[in-house]
Amino acid sequence: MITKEQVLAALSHVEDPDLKKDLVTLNMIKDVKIEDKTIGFTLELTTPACPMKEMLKNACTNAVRHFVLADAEININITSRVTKPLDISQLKDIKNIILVSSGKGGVGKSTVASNLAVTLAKDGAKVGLIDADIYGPSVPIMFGLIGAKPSARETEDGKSLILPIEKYGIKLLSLGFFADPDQPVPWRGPMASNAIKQLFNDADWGELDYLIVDLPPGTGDIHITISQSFPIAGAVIVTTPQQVALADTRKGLAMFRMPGINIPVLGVIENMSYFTPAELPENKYYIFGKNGGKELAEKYDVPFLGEIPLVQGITASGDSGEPISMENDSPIAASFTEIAGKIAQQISINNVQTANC
Ligand SMILES: Nc1ncnc2c1ncn2[C@@H]1O[C@H](COP(=O)(O)OP(=O)(O)OP(=O)(O)O)[C@@H](O)[C@H]1O
Repeated sequence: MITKEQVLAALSHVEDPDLKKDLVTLNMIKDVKIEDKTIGFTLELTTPACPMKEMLKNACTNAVRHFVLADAEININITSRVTKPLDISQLKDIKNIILVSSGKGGVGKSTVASNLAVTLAKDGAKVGLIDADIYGPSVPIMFGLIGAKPSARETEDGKSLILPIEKYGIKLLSLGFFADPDQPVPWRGPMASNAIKQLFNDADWGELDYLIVDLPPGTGDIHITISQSFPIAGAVIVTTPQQVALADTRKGLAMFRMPGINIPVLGVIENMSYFTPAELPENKYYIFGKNGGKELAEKYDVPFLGEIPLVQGITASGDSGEPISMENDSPIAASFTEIAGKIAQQISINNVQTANC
């Protein structure tokens, strides 16, 4: 008769290539059940966006067939429990805060932040999105929520909590929900910093695996406030291939590495990398130059997370209140799936490394 110990021993030969330990030591194998030749168990990943899901599943199947029974029937149930960094202070139900930044305005930072949120939520993660762009909050437009006003609820101890607005399974708060759309520069200095802090501290976020923050472009007070007030899992930097954008991006990268800020840079995303006409889907035209983002990532020794093509549909879908990655079969959704997977993977690696320190 096959025993649970035999199955676990077999699975202890399977190593998670990112976390560099075997699945049993990592406590990722649960609920082993054996009935004759049928072996079932749960594989608990560190993120539902794990790009190595299929690879790990195949490795588990091979290990059990090799070490236990060659003709075993194997049923693997894949779940996930997102890990978090050790220091989570007051925001104890929010596991990982991800900053989306850019050195320059208009490079597609809000488009990337919104589509990453949609992609992670589609994978099954609990996701929140804060639009902290004091200059031009775009989440209300991108999610079809212009004019929306979040309501509030009282806690038992009399505190008032803002209720994020939920759309496409994502909990959203934007500075734009609290400002008059015709007011030219609504948020300045300390008022902006306080408003941002409230979006984190005084909102009823519930449990979140990932809270994505769409930062204002450049480097400024808001970046410092957020970086110093909350535990940040990491920052991603969005750039276009042009040199000007790249020069500003370098400043952004350097800021996250300053002492006193010191936030892990999860990587660089290159947006508007190339244009592919719908009628010639195999052709890629690198209008703004090629490989700029990749070279920048190499130079600063941070991961390159991927390229997003220039596509006509993005602006239309952004304006119509439905981020483009809601369309499952679009090539751009595939770019976002790959990038979101790499970000979630990078965070899991960092979290396991800090837990081991
Ligand atoms: N890959 C893309 N293909 C085509 N259009 C894009 C792409 N990415 C973004 N855009 C468009 O470029 C414009 C700027 O994008 P977005 O608002 O996301 O940039 P941003 O960096 O957040 O700007 P801001 O300076 O306002 O913070 C929008 O109209 C958006 O729809």
